[in-house]
Amino acid sequence: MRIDVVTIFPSFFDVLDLSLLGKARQSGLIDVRTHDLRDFTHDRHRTVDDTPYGGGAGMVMKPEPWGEALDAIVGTGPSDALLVVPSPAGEPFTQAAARELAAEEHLVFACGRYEGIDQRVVDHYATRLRVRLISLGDYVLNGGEVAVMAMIEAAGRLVPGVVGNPESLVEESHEDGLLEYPSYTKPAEWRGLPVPPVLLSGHHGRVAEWRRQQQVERTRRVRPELLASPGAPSPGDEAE
Ligand SMILES: O=C(OCc1ccccc1)c1cn[nH]c1
Repeated sequence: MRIDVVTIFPSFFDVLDLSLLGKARQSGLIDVRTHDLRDFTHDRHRTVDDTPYGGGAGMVMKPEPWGEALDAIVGTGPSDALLVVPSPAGEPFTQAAARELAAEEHLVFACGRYEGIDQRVVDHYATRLRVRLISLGDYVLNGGEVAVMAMIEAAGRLVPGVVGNPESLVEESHEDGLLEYPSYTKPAEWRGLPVPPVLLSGHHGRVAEWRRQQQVERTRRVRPELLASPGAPSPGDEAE
């Protein structure tokens, strides 16, 4: 997988060299390249923003630098790349979306700042490649970089070979539509708190049943809407 990120803060993504994704990059599984949007400006001040048509507070990112930056990445014709634009106005980012991104060969992330990117950038590229506006949640960030970091991590760890033990990807929150069960490790008692005895029983069937029940109870308590959604697992479902 190739990932390109266009941002006015390219050094923000240096951290990717350290984390889990660092190994994936070294092994060539994931090739992450950052691009400084200001390198695609031609004025002395390397201007990337201007006042909004129609008035109002804040600034809007100019289309020209974005056009030059994105053309440098995907060319000037049709492309199989997927352009992802983090935005409060986007579709919710879910584990399902992370799986979809993980299946892509080439992801291009456009990090907006200020009030956003001139709409014509999305409109233009939508004529040449797939574009998805994705929201991390119902809150506003100062820019897309934090959202892109989250999306790269969530998708990158699903790329085969990036995570050592693929088994650990299955038993996770949201993988089966439920929140994850509580986890415990040694010691068997800590500050007067015991580990649930069933987990010490060595009875795998009972452990699996207890874990499933914990998932359903926790989901019902914290995220009841996940149980109501179509195709949601019902408490009796076998683990997928
Ligand atoms: O703020 C966000 O993206 C950064 C951004 C993009 C465009 C204009 C301003 C800020 C965001 C919130 N949830 N998901 C993404």
